[in-house]
Amino acid sequence: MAELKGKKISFIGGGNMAQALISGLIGRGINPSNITVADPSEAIRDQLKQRKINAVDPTANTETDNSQVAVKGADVVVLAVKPQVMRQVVSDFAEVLDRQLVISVAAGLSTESLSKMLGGYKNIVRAMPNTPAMIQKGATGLYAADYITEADKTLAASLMSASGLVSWVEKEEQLHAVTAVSGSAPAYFFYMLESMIDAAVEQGLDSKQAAALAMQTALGAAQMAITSEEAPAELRRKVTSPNGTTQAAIESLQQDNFAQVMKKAMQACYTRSEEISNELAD
Ligand SMILES: NC(=O)C1=CN([C@@H]2O[C@H](COP(=O)(O)OP(=O)(O)OC[C@H]3O[C@@H](n4cnc5c(N)ncnc54)[C@H](O)[C@@H]3O)[C@@H](O)[C@H]2O)C=CC1
Ligand SMILES: O=C(O)[C@@H]1CCC=N1
Repeated sequence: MAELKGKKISFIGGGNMAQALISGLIGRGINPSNITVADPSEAIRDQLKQRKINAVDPTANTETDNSQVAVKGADVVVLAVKPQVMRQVVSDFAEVLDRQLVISVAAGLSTESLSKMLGGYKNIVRAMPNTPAMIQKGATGLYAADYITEADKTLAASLMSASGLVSWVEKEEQLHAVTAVSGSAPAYFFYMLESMIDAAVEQGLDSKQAAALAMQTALGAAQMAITSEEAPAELRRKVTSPNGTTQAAIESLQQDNFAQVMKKAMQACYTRSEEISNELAD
């Protein structure tokens, strides 16, 4: 975190992902006064201001463009708008980019396409974080082209690691797989929780009780998998008594091709990430 001390960090877009990352940074002791966010939503700016973060309106009718000002004064600029609006949002940033490290969290948008949108500016690191960053339990994949300096790579890793685990990929296209296994993946687990809670209620539990039991079990299983020397398959085996209740459940999942269902979902995620990449390429 020493690399971030005193650094000015600007977020362009202050939505779900930006706020999760900001929570991680503040949780790790970054002073909110070093963070600026540009977002056209008044509700979002109000939320941020309550947390003592500078929040500016990029669409305000002022003589100077507020986003440009936020970029100009920053050491690190995190681009956290939807990939489809990126071109329009960053259209006048080239004029004020000179030394800043740009970190883009936009799904799919390649470094090459973003660099073109930024008038050829190259000091870009791509990140694929996820929303558990909000509670510093995030997982982020990072990619930097080989011309990015070690100092900037360290700065990017430091910023993202305020929110949890970071992992570099060597090839940019591997970020599609990162999106499938961690960027989008909190939603798979939330969906699984929703389904388990609904089923437990049908089986006679109160919904609050079902939710508490299912969530604690997800937490326990994840923490066990992280801390154990044993692989998930072995941990599963240890829950599964021969001809017992777990075996019945796992066999039902296998008959329904659970592994195939998961693989297909992750492939859909990967393919959509590739499509976004192609849609935004010149
Ligand atoms: N939500 C997630 O779990 C993850 C999202 N991402 C990426 O993060 C980016 C943002 O996604 P979310 O935060 O989910 O979306 P979001 O819709 O919550 O946030 C986007 C924000 O951009 C703002 N915005 C729109 N036009 C703007 C402008 N001209 N200047 C500044 N801000 C502007 C919107 O008001 C909104 O608050 C996307 O590129 C997405 O691919 C990456 C990993 C995970
Ligand atoms: O759904 C999306 O496109 C974004 C990127 C990864 C998670 N949310």
